[in-house]
Amino acid sequence: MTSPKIINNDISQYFQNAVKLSTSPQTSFLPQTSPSHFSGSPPQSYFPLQSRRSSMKLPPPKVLKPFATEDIKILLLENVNQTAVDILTHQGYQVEFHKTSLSEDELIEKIREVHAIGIRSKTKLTAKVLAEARNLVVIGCFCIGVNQVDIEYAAKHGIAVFNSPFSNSRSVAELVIAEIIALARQFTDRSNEMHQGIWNKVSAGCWEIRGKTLGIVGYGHIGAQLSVLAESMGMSVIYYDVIPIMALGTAKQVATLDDLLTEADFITLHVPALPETENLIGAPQFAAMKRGSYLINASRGTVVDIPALINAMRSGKVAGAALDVYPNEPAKNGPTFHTELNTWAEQLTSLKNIILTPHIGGSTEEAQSAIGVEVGQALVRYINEGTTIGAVNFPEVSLRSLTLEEENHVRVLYVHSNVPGVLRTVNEIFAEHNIDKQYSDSRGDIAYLMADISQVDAADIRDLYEKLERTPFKILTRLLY
Ligand SMILES: NC(=O)C1=CN([C@@H]2O[C@H](COP(=O)(O)OP(=O)(O)OC[C@H]3O[C@@H](n4cnc5c(N)ncnc54)[C@H](O)[C@@H]3O)[C@@H](O)[C@H]2O)C=CC1
Ligand SMILES: O=C(O)C(=O)COP(=O)(O)O
Repeated sequence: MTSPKIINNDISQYFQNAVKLSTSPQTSFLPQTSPSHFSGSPPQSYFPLQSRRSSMKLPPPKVLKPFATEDIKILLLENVNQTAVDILTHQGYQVEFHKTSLSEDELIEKIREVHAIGIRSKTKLTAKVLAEARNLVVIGCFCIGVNQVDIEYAAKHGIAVFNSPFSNSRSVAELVIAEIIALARQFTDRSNEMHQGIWNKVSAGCWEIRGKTLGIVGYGHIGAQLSVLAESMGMSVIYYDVIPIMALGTAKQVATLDDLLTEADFITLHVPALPETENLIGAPQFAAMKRGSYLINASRGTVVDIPALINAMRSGKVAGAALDVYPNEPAKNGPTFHTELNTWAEQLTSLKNIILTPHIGGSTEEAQSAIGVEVGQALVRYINEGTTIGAVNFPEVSLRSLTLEEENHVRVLYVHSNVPGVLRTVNEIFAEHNIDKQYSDSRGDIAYLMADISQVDAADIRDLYEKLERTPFKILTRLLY
């Protein structure tokens, strides 16, 4: 075997060259091999931050560190949970943490250098922003919704996107249950009056929820949870979804949105932000609703036409509403809701029996810490091992873990266009070495291949990388060694 000293020198030289030589923004990231790894230092020396995290309550994440993780730069925005910060810093990554989202200009400035970014629902990772991300290989959405990210653009540029598909579902469902009762009893208005010293004991227009019909639009993770909770409180549940979904309890799926609107006393929205769900509830839908019904929106702000809601509430058609999400949400806490973008904010806040919350559906300690762990670990697995299980825009591919002992061993992570001839070409490149294991899958136009190759001399790594980079179908090549 080549002496460790020579390998060190070769590798660091190679890494610098690889960065300079790359032409496409997404090819420049090739993890730098840790000199300490090749010089045979004990694994503990790869965790410079570990001792500072001695008070961490979580069990330490699995050791996944085949290269110099301290070279990895991660930008975390929107106050993602401390569990995620702990998991990522524990790996030795350089973590920059911000409590708020950033303006587009600031985001573009910061995203240029980082390998990974963690966001929540506010930060818009558009094609324009992603085009500036020279080194980005992965995006972590520390939330359910991924509508804020151009996931197609990301996939086409070799950037994997992960989210947390259900860690905050229960929190949203519980908030909605609270809102159903609050609206039926008008108790936020009564409470506000008491805060102003006004005693206003009324029963007119106040109802029990037992025996009322809840109409759920979108019977996915949240809608289905809510269905069970609402039935346990004596409500009848109907739901509308674009796909047939098995009913829980005695809930019934209805054929059309109109069927739901005409039958339900309470209507609650749990659909994703899609072109088809934009203004799903507007003037015609309010017209179809029962007089005195209630509307709850904790999905996305684009789903409800707010001026139409204001009209429906003023006319008495809608007796109450709860909104957690808005078409334009402020980037930070403070007196930021009344802006020129939210022209209707003044009218909305002056209505009676309307509950307005600042996008807190998923904001519980339980949900945030679970999301931090889930997405934090997904980022680590992807950065350190290339595993895409749970990715929302990549085929899901995984291989058994790497071990630190496997020298002369390279893990190839190769994102490519899904076209004929790729495997033949790539395996010809691998043929000079030994293919220990290999797995490949595709999703639409994108395909992803993971391969563990052994009997690769350090001097051959650059050659392997460049041959893969020169293939015409390559989107992104990463080598872990
Ligand atoms: N307020 C908050 O803090 C939170 C908001 N959300 C939002 O809630 C949404 C729903 O979350 P999940 O239940 O986890 O999603 P999900 O993906 O499990 O379920 C969504 C359901 O909506 C259905 N759907 C899609 N288009 C539809 C249409 N046009 N009409 C009727 N149904 C349609 C789908 O078939 C699916 O069954 C998320 O996409 C996110 O935007 C999620 C978590 C927290
Ligand atoms: O999970 C989601 O999709 C949410 O809407 C919650 O977003 P947040 O993490 O509170 O910005």
